[in-house]
Amino acid sequence: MTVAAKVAVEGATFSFDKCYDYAVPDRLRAAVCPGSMVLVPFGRGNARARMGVVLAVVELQPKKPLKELYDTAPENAVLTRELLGLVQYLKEHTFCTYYEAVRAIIPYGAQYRAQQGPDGPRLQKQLTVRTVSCYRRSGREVRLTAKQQKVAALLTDGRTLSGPVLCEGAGVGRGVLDTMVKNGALEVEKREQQLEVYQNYVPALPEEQPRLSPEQTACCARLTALLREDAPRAALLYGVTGSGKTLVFVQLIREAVALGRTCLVLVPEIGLTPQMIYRLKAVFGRRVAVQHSALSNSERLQQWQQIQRGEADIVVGTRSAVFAPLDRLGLIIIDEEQEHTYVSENSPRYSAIEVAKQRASYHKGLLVLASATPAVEDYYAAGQGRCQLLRLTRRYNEQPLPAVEMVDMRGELAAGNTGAISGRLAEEIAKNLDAGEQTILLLNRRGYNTVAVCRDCGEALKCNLCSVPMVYHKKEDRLLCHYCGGAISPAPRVCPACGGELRYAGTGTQRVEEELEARFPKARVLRMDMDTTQGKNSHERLLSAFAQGRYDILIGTQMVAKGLDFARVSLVGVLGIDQLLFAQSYRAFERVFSLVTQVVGRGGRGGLPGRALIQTVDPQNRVLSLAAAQDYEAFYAEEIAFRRLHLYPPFCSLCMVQFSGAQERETADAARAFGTYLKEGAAGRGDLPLRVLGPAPAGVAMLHGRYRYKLTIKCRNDGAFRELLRQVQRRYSGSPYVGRISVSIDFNSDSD
Ligand SMILES: Nc1ncnc2c1ncn2[C@@H]1O[C@H](COP(=O)(O)OP(=O)(O)OP(=O)(O)O)[C@@H](O)[C@H]1O
Ligand SMILES: [Zn+2]
Repeated sequence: MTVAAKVAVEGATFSFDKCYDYAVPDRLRAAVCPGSMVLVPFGRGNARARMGVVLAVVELQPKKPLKELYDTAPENAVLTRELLGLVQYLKEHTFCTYYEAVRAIIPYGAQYRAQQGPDGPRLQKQLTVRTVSCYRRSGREVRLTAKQQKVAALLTDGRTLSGPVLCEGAGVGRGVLDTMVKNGALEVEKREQQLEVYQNYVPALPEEQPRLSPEQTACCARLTALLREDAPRAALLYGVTGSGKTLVFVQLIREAVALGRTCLVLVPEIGLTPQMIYRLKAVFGRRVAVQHSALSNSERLQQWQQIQRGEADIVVGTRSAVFAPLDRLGLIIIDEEQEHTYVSENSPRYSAIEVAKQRASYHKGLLVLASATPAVEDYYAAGQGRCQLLRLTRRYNEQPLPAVEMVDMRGELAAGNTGAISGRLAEEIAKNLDAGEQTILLLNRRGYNTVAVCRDCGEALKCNLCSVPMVYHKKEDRLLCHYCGGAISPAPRVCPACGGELRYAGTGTQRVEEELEARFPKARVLRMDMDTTQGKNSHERLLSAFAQGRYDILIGTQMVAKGLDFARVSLVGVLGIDQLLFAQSYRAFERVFSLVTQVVGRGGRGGLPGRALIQTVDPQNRVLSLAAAQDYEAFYAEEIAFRRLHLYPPFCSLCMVQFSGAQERETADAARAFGTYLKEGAAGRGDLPLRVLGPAPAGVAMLHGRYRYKLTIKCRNDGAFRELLRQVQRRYSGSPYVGRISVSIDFNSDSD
């Protein structure tokens, strides 16, 4: 008998993604277990060493001798049984390869790569935690020079500081420290560099515990009861904007921690992490760790290891944090649960909410979804009794929700206003400036002009790799493709197709910023969009500057619309919302409703009453009117009726199969063939109800120079359907299209 490891190897394609057997050599016997990261010989003549993950260790009688594992990573890179289970889950539900799943679960920094050692290929850590020299006074009396005295002055009260901090603080070079170590004035030791993230925080809440409102108290009591049940539980916390959901979270986390359980809190985007971290750190201090993609690799690794070692029992982060290696996970909170950012757009195309459900069920924990505008599917599930529904119907201080007014933009042009800001909105902004109150403006389009159209041929200038109009960015004087990043600089004056004159039109955030500065020269305007938040910690910097009152007006894209809590914002303006109503998605209305309700809810959260203006050319529009009334229940009732009638989730699952290739004809043919395989596979099977729509060109018909087609399948996403899909994929991999037309499967896509 041979001890063998069943290994899923990196770089496999979906159809060849299976387990390979390897013999475990004696020297690795003790270290290799299910979940181990290993290095294996792969391919003919073992041409390359590849990474893999051990799915099982077995004893078997091989027909021919097995290849041997080269190496295994140390224990702290082993996937726990639970996380290994998630690898299987992701493979089964999102149609990724094993290794893609592994990569999603273990952050880059914790992974290993192959390196040639003296006895063959070995595993090498990709990133090591850096150490840094730290100094403190020795207590010995030594005569010090003037420079040395400056150093010593920084190290009073037994303090220890790192070399770089000391040198900068005292204005001296490294040599001074070295001399002081030699002459015995200082002691030095190597320490793991503490990458303290979010250390410069100011407690946002008063020290004493806030008194919860009766509604909040009732909510906490019910959730705490669920938490204590020691069984998988799910709840939907539907609380109007500014109702104090965060305070309920804090209380619930206290309870969970007291029960010896760990907690995970997810927010939908990086911009919302600082606020959540500060609020939680104010209460729980260093027990809070962070996981999101804006951390550097070493920061991310360090935080990850802290969680793994059990030094942090509360984790805050964005989507990928759902895989944080927490043990005894008792509580998972997903804030703004309606946001589509919880769905990954690359393989594995998972939904963090679905993964959270798996984890809650594994750990017998409580999953809390929270929002002022819950996803229609989740509100429906609550109505069906599949999760508990809790409500916060009022703001905690009985402050009313903001008063909303529609501004009819059809009149503006006639009145001679060609700008993006209506006369009414300008009036209110002026009032706010006089009163020293703050304003938030939402426009969900970055750039200056959003299109360049030829006056002669009428064509909009498009990216030559993607079928989307290019956006004018004024500061750099260039046209930019927001899909592939391609640029034309300087921005052309004439149409590349016919030589006609180009007219730049459409309004993005940069243009509104300029308009505000021209109209209100004294106002301090802050713009927040993807272009101003590229730098490290930029969200945090800009938001805290706004919170401290260093700006009067915040203009931004959807990133300013939700979750933020500023006491001095009393006016909200919504610009350019009409276009979003026509987006190609069955969720378009839901999106607009949520976006508008959320941004309106940023106003009037402190003591000041809030008001909001929505600019539209269609003031009677149903969705906008309901959003203006902030009437979620009414919106939900209409939306769920629509979904039922036209068969959309939650009444079916939508599976989108995307095809992309260099030739348009061939791409469409591949999609058609796939559709045929599907229909043939399902024919005559009552257990496989499905409707195949398409093939049709994708919403963005060309991306990065590749044509895109899609099949939309209305189905029941169960084991039988997924098995059918796998069969179809196997059949496809024997077709002439394989390798030329790539296929991806997405159960969370929201276009149709
Ligand atoms: N019981 C309370 N005592 C004191 N302040 C409270 C209380 N409840 C809520 N607040 C304050 O009200 C504001 C809004 O609370 P919070 O940010 O938690 O709302 P939310 O429900 O998350 O809203 P949104 O969904 O709009 O983000 C915060 O500044 C919070 O500190
Ligand atoms: Zn492009």
